[in-house]
Order: sequence, then C-alpha cells, then structure tokens
Amino acid sequence: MKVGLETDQQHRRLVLKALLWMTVAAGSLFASLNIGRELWLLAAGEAFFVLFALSILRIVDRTEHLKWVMIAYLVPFFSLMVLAMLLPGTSSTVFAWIQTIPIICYLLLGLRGGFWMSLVFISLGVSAFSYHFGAQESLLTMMMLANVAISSMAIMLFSHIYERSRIKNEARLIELASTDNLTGLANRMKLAEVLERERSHAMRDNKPLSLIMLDVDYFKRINDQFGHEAGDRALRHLASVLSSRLRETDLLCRLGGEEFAVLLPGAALEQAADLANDLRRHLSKRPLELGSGQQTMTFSAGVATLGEDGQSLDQLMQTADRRMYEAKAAGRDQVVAAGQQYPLKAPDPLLS
Ligand SMILES: Nc1nc2c(ncn2[C@@H]2O[C@H](COP(=O)(O)OP(=O)(O)OP(=O)(O)O)[C@@H](O)[C@H]2O)c(=O)[nH]1
Repeated sequence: MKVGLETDQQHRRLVLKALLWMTVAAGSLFASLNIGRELWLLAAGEAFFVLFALSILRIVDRTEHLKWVMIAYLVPFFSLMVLAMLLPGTSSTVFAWIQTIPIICYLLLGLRGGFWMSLVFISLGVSAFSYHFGAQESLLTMMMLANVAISSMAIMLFSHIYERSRIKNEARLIELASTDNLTGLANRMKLAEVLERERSHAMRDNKPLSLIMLDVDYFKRINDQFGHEAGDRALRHLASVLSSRLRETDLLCRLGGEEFAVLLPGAALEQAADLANDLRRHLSKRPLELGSGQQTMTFSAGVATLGEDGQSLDQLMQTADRRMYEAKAAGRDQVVAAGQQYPLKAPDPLLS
C-alpha cells in the first residue's frame, strides 16, 4: 500500500536522476566533441563524469544517504564546470552553465544547502570567467562580466524564493491531506503513515504497539433528534474529550462518520484495553451540552495488538473492527479485546 504523499526525498531523488541522465547524454556528446578538438584534459574529465553518473544511477534508488550522495556528485560536477572555464580554447558561451548552478542546488539541496552551494560555485564561476575573459579591459568585457554575475545572482534569488514558498505550500498541503476537517484530528492517511513508522520502531526495539477502534453508540439518534449540526458538535466534543485523556505520543484519528481509532505505541493489549475502558468512562462523565439539556455519549470499542493480531495496518484494523462489532452486539458501551469484555463482571461504580 502506498502511504502518504510524495516526500521531499522522493522528489529530490527524481531530480537527481534527471540530472544524472542529462550528464550521461551531455557528457558523452561533449567528450567526443572535445576529443575532436584535441582538448584531452576536458574530454577525460567529461568521460569520467559519464562513468561517475552511471555508477550513482545504480545506487540512487536505494541509498539512505541521499544528501551526501548529492553533495559528493555536485562538488566535482560544479568544479569541472569552473575548470572548463579556465582552460584555454573554452568559449565564453560555457558560462551559460553557471546559471544552472542555483537551480540545480535549490532543487536538490533545499534552502540552506542550496544557498551555500550556489553562493560558493557562482562566485568561483564568475571569478573563473573574469580571470579568463576579463584580461582585455574593454567596456564590452566589463559589461559581459556584469551581466553574467547579475543574471546568475537573479536566478539564485528566484530559486530561493521559489524553494521557500514550495516548502511552505508542501507543508500546508501535507497538513490538510492528513487532517480531518471537522474535528481537526488526524485522518486515515495519517494513521497509515504513523503506523508504518511506529511498526518498524516497535519491531526494532521489541516494544508493543496496539490499536483501538471505536464507534459512537446510537449516533444516528443525536442527528435525528437534534439535527446534523448537533451531530457535528458531538463529534468535535468526543474528539476534544478523548484527546484530553491521551498522551502526546498516542495518535487519535477520525476514520470517517462516527468511527475513530487510537494508535498506542508502547502499549500491550491489556494496557490498551484498560485505556479504552478509561476513555469510555471519561466520555460518559462529560455529557455534550445541547441547548435543551445534556446528552451522554458512549462508544463501543475493539482492541488489537501488533504481532498476536497481525502485522499490517489492514490486519490490525480488521481485528479491532471485528471486536468493536462484538462490543456493539454485546450491548454497546463496552470494550472487547481478544475475547475479553470490558467492563468485566464487576459493575462500574462510576457509572451506576
Ligand atoms: N452530524 C454528522 N453525522 C454523521 C457524520 N458522518 C456520519 N454521520 C451520521 O452518523 C450516523 C451513523 O448511524 P449508524 O451507522 O446507524 O450508527 P449508530 O446510530 O451510531 O448506531 P450504532 O453504531 O449501531 O450504535 C448516520 O446517521 C450518518 O448520517 C458527520 O460527519 N456529521
């Protein structure tokens, strides 16, 4: 199952792959042209880069150190560009490549890395250009140099502004896509994403992880008696009451309608069932205020735990869901975990 939106890393991996294929194509072309022009050093550098790009293409999809791979590629890549400008026989048009530096840096390294690497290599590029072509002190050369420096800085500025607003918009988009807009809780997509992460932590550290699925009892009656708006308020009320009883590391989410889930990292089945039961009592002691009076809310819940009840989100949800329906069938306002019913036989003094 594909979880979540495409991340920054995936996006940068794609850009890097495009750059590597461009290097292979352009490097092969320029290497053969420069062999024809007998520029042996430059041709050798370009041929080396074709092989270097091909070797990075082999690892780019599986490396966990993408940022370092990018730096290891970009530093010699840009250095070769600068070197190309110093070689005798190089035409002034090679400077066009310097203007790609900020775009490549910001797309691959983000704001901070992009800024520093652009600054260093644009400065080196402009210096190399001025060293090579600025020997004749004509006004035309000065104008060329000024144009080259200013246009590169302008591209750097635009790339910076673009990357900053892209990062902001992406963060906002991810927040919207992972939030339930009625209650402000996490939604199913967020649950899937966090569960994947917590599942690997739990398996690595040999720690438990449990899931509660809960469904409000007789919710339709609230809608029918007090209207849809009151139903919406009831869902927000439940979200706020349950959130106030949970820890920051627990994840409460609304799956849809009047169905919710709580992911509990570090909790074994029994602890999760106790907590679900506690949430049930907590909610029943905080009735919803309606214009005409108060309405007590209850829910039925099923609990499942990683390992015993399955390894994937789907398996855990299916088991917890089945147990939740057992709780409904057994009379509602209760919790079921592995065939165990809560409240246990002794009556709950707080509810009587
Ligand atoms: N106000 C409001 N109602 C919703 C929303 N989503 C689903 N519902 C309503 O929730 C009700 C769910 O009804 P049922 O599935 O019969 O469940 P129930 O009445 O809680 O009964 P049990 O689950 O069997 O205890 C339906 O009337 C839906 O229209 C929502 O976002 N806002």
